[in-house]
Amino acid sequence: MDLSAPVAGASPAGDSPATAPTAVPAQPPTTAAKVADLAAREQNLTDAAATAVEKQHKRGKKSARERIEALLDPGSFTELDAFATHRSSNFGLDKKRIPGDGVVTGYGTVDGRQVCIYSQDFTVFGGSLGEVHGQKITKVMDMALTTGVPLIGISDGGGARIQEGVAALTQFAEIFRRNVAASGVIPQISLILGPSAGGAVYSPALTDFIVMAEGTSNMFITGPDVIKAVTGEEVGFEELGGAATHNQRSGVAHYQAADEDDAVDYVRALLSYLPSNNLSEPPSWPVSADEAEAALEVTDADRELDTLVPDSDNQPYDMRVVVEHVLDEGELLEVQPGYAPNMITAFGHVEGRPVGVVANQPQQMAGTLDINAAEKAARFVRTCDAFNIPVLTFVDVPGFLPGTDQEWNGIIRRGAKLIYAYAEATVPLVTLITRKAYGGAYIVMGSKKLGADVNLAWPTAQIAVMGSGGAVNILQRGALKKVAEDGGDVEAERARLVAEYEEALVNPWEAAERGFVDAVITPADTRVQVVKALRALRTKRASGPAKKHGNIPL
Ligand SMILES: CC(=O)SCCNC(=O)CCNC(=O)[C@H](O)C(C)(C)COP(=O)(O)OP(=O)(O)OC[C@H]1O[C@@H](n2cnc3c(N)ncnc32)[C@H](O)[C@@H]1OP(=O)(O)O
Repeated sequence: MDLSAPVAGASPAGDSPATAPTAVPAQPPTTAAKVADLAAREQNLTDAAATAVEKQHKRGKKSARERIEALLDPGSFTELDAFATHRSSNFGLDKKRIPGDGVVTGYGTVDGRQVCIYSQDFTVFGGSLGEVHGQKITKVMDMALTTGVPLIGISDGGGARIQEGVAALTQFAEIFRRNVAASGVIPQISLILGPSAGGAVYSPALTDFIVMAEGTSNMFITGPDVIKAVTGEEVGFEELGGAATHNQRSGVAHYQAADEDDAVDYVRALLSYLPSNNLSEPPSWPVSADEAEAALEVTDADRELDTLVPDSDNQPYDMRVVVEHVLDEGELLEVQPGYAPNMITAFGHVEGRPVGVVANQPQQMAGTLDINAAEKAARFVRTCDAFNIPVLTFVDVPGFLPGTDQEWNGIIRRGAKLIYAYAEATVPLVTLITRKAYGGAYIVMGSKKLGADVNLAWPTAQIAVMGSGGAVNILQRGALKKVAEDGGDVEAERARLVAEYEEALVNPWEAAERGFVDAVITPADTRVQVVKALRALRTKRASGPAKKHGNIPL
């Protein structure tokens, strides 16, 4: 066997092998020679092929290893299967056996916490997934699942390796099966930093979070050429499946990073809110006795909330301000900020412990609930519930968005997901109604009887079946008609009836009398009440009836 090359037929391409392999002594006869042989083989692996890395840089991308280095703590990465290579001889592949087979896999730490990771190498067969490439990924997935640590997958590849046929395709099935087994057990985060085409998109789609970088990431089932051939439609890669498309239009992705560094920062931030697995608690920082005492005092900043809600019902305000007043340091990490902005979903901390925030945003579409907002919030609530993160819900919702577009696109089926998510959640749920909470939207947004543990309302809350205008039109149609027929002042009568309805029903008091809100609080008290509620709920235990699994409307 000729050992002058690290692997028979190895190609100099790729992030793994060296452009000029270091000479390896032939047939090492002694222990010393064998150790030297190993060193030489390792040298060949780590000497990244300068031209290949340069190629990635020219595309505005980092190499597979550079990405791992950027994400993990310095020096923490341990590589697995660095010598693995494919066994195929189709279409001359036997002449190109590249150590690593186009994916770097292994484990390391992020902020000192263990994670498993894989990173596709576009410079080797376009990062395409062959049999061995897939086996490397499933091995590291198995390790993540059995050790209970987050899995981070970095995609940069052309999907199934065409030359390897069904042997490549089945590896995707192996990966998907593991994505599903790991779902709700360990956090799974996908970083798309190049193409992710065809069936390859479905592994990221099965994970908890997808992060894409502007300009270099693409996700699509069928590419522009196939679309043009089949439908005649002309569309570019970026418009079809770029970061903006999937963060603002399709809702497939959760963060649109400006570049790779921004994407990596977001993933590290996400991990800081998530536990290693479903049986452990998310990371938190200790709060001293003095800080705990101070947390119960209303501050000047808290009092700013007393004047936030405008006197006019139709005037919007920024719900983010309320959220920021409740969270530690006013800091939140938004998830899907570019999609369905009428709903805010975010992570933050209260007393050093992670919480998930779901909030209507009156500044966008008056905070109405539509299909996209409902699905965005439902997914987020389920993510929090899977990973033991309490959910804080902030409600100012005039109702579901009316219209044939919504009805025909299935708002009944898709809005039901949010009900399902809240009703099955067993983590602490705290809900605050700041203003409107009308009809079905009131019920859906973490209402008491849907399962929320603590429900608070500001005195400005309006909890009713519908707003006063609509209610008077329906209830008093006959009375108003009669006034008109009698030649009376219809508008004056309407105003009187509206005032009567508002006095009777458009307030928090009906709900408070029946215990559907636990307390009506001054806005300034909000943070203190949330702190107290979350402290009280730390020991919450809840479980539903035994079942194989539920049947969430999909
Ligand atoms: C289950 C499934 O995954 S089905 C999906 C199957 N995959 C696909 O349909 C995608 C096929 N690939 C492509 O469309 C394009 O290569 C893209 C969009 C991914 C990237 O395009 P570009 O940036 O222009 O790169 P380019 O096409 O030159 O590919 C780079 C190299 O990777 C190779 N490559 C890309 N995709 C694959 C693949 N699926 N299998 C084998 N090799 C591939 C290319 O042949 C090329 O090799 P070369 O450098 O030796 O010429």
